[in-house]
Amino acid sequence: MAPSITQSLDNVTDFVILQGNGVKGLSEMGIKCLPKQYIQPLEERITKSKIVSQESIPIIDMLNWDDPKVAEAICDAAEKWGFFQIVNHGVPLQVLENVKNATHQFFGLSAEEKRQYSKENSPSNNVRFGTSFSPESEKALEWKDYLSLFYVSDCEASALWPPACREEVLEYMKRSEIVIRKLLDVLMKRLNVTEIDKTKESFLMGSKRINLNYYPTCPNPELTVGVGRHSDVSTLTVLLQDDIGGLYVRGRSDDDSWVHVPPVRGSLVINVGDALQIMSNGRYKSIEHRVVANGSKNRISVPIFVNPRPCNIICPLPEVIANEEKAIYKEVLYSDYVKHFFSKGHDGKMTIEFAKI
Ligand SMILES: COc1cc(/C=C/C(=O)SCCNC(=O)CCNC(=O)[C@H](O)C(C)(C)COP(=O)(O)OP(=O)(O)OC[C@H]2O[C@@H](n3cnc4c(N)ncnc43)[C@H](O)[C@@H]2OP(=O)(O)O)ccc1O
Ligand SMILES: O=C(O)CCC(=O)C(=O)O
Ligand SMILES: [Fe+2]
Repeated sequence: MAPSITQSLDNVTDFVILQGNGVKGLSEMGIKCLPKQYIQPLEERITKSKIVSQESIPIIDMLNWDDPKVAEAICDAAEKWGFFQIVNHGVPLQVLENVKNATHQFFGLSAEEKRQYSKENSPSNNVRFGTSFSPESEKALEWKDYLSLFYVSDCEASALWPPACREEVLEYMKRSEIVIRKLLDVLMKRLNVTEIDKTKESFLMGSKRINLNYYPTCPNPELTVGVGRHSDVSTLTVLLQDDIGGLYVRGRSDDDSWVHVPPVRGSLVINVGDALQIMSNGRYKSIEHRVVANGSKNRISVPIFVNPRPCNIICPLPEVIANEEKAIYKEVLYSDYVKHFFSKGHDGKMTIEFAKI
């Protein structure tokens, strides 16, 4: 059966997407050869020579989060790296374990059960099971399945989110709220925003999307990617990863270098997204990152994307451009920005060009 499935894009799309098998289904068939649709151009593959092991993103202990040194470390990391890990952040380890187990539980469902949540069958646009990133517009597919949940209310989540994971996901979202607010408070202070009022709250954290990502074992991991080079379109992303590893962040030198984000038990990876880069007029950086495919292990990750509301018009904050600083980004409707992101394949830092003056 394998050769006929992997011969044409239509067949792969049918098996992977429409039938709900995902790349997990391909992986579990035991295929020995990567289907051609997943072969990435050479320049999009990560090779050992591009990986720098001398550098690493900061790990910040948030136990004494009101200590000015912690605030300084967070703002410095957001300016220099756009990426850091936090430990002692207050989200209980058990909540993190539960959401990882729930992710395995969801992807362990039968294809028939999962396809109820595909774009074609889902009862809502806010719940979507899919594969790759944007299969209709990508030149090569990515070796990843996902469940994407846009949070509207507990009531909607209870009615529409998959029972296999909804309680654990909701609990994780609730328990991470305090640390998200602390991070935004600290980051805003350096921008001379002393108070996050209701308007600012909407711009910074007015909507949330959580994705459950599943990267199954891949027959030829060196030929493809788990996720291609991209920056997130969020304000901040809070990412939980398991202990497999494979996330890389663009290095700080000008060449094509990449730095691994090693799994640290109990930690959360924080990264700045495009919306915060725009609102801070480029002071905080949304940095490109990518995920490799793995030849022997299944990997999961769970990002919470903290975003403006879709109806917000985002632009550099008045406090940032108060002192004659020139705005480098124009006003954009956030939902237009996100639609633009989803309308193309991953292309590194190109999305933000949409908002440049
Ligand atoms: C999937 O792999 C990924 C994902 C990411 C994500 C990184 C982020 O930073 S996500 C945070 C994005 N921000 C928000 O979701 C908040 C604002 N949301 C919105 O403005 C809207 O919900 C919307 C996303 C614009 C959708 O609005 P709606 O009016 O419902 O429009 P649609 O017609 O449903 O969608 C338009 C178009 O977008 C694509 N799409 C929608 N939702 C998703 C999704 N969850 N995942 C992937 N793609 C999605 C879809 O192609 C739609 O086009 P159609 O052809 O289906 O009509 C980072 C890295 C990854 O690998
Ligand atoms: O899986 C990961 O470690 C990162 C995934 C990611 O970058 C994303 O979903 O936006
Ligand atoms: Fe990302």
